[in-house]
Amino acid sequence: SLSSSSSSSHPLPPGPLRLPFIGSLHLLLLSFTELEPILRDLRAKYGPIVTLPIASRRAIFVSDRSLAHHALIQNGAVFSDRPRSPATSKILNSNQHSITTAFYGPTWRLLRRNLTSEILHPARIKSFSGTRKRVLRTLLERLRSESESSSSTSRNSIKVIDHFQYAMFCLLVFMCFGESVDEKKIRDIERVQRRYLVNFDRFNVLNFWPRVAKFLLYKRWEELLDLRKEQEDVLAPLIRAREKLGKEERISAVSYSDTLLDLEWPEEKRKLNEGEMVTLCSEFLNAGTDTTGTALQWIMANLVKYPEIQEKVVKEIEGVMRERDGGGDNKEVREEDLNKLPYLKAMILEGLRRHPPAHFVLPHAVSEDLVFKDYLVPKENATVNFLVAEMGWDPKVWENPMEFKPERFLKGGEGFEFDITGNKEIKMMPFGAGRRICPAYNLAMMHLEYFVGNLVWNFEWKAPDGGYVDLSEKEEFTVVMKNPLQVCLSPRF
Ligand code: HEM
Repeated sequence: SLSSSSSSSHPLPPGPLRLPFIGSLHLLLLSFTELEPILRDLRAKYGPIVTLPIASRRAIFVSDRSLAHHALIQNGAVFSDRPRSPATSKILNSNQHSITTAFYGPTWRLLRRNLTSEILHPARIKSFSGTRKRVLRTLLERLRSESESSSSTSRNSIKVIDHFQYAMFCLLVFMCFGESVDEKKIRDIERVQRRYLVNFDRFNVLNFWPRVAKFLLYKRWEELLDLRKEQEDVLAPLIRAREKLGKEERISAVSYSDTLLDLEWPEEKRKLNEGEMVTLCSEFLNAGTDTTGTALQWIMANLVKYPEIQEKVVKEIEGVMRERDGGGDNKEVREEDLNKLPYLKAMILEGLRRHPPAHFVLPHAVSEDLVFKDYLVPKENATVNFLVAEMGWDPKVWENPMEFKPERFLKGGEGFEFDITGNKEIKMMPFGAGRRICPAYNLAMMHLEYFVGNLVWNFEWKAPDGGYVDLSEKEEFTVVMKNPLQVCLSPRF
């Protein structure tokens, strides 16, 4: 069903020429999540692979697990490219010199291998365990003090998402620039990175009729260039500070930015320039903060909504604490304990299945025209997109898929011994699948297990009086809770 010969005689995957009520200009401005219900209808009408004309591009959407497996795993060499970036993005991604945006080729390979072999291999991940402990302590303290700062007699209900995001952000800042970055600097970095995400859609408008936009919307273009400059002003000094440290000091506690200082582009045979390093550090911070912070909020929301599940997590941790010889600090779930907590892990997987932070993987492209399931998938002006959330809710795999049930991932459940890479079969893909799979899925799982474990072990999590946990969704950079989680925390110690 896959060949690259005589592709021109095949049609594109089916789909409407136009959507009723929605012109293609409007469509380009719709975010993908707003498209989800439309795509669900189109699937019923046209099948699991459809094309939408979006401006001059054709966006192909794949909503079926086995088709995704066929594309991303069995034909991974062809389906792992990325589309050409629009003009505005090229300013922020150094002309596609970042892992997420690089074409499938030597640049991507170099950058991805650098991240996985220098920062994400198990020994290096372990070297950051002191950092995680420190960030956890700070988070617990902040939650505790905000909970206690109520003037009234009833326990104070607090909003937790900002605390979660900040904690995840600190973790990545320390991994990126070393432990010595102070709080004021972290707030500075956070402010520019946020400005970048918040304005993403506004800058996107500049990509229509770029010449016209440059003239009419020149203020906005200036704003984009100004944002880039601000980002360089904040991040570049941190990279230079690492460079000044000297090799020995850097080797004793390697950070992500250090690894960039030693890289060389394979084709041009030159080192990375400062702008390229800023782009890569920014990508590192962005890729891991909102995704993990959002997942953390969804998971904790389910633990508040279902106290019996929370109780089971606590009981499991209690068992491990009892078995620890010599006792030690019983207030902390240690990283070594995590592999003895299968229910905790199952609960996190269920959180990622039911509420994946990204409802779509990043847009893919094919590296050559090809025929896939009798349809033409073109290389030029086309993107290939995968509906992550739909796949995790497939009733053919998951019984009552909208129910939150961690037991699915335990013995006897339909997700038992689930393989996150999807190499043999894709049952869900919160991290994507194939060659472009999230390179940090192990780190992300570990962060979630460590933080969720400690958060429920240290506090009892409850909805405010008469509270109801509303699990409605809203799209930001990731798919977040429409009504951010509000909780009452009672310390368990
Ligand atoms: C719960 C947390 C996370 C989730 C759900 C998640 C999910 C994803 C998804 C869906 C993709 C797109 C895959 C594709 O396009 O096929 C991706 C790519 C990526 N993620 Fe993550 N991610 C998480 C955490 C992280 C962290 C902590 C980092 C870095 C420290 C990271 C770095 C990246 C990078 C660099 C890519 C681009 C890979 C490439 O294009 O080759 N992610 N992630």
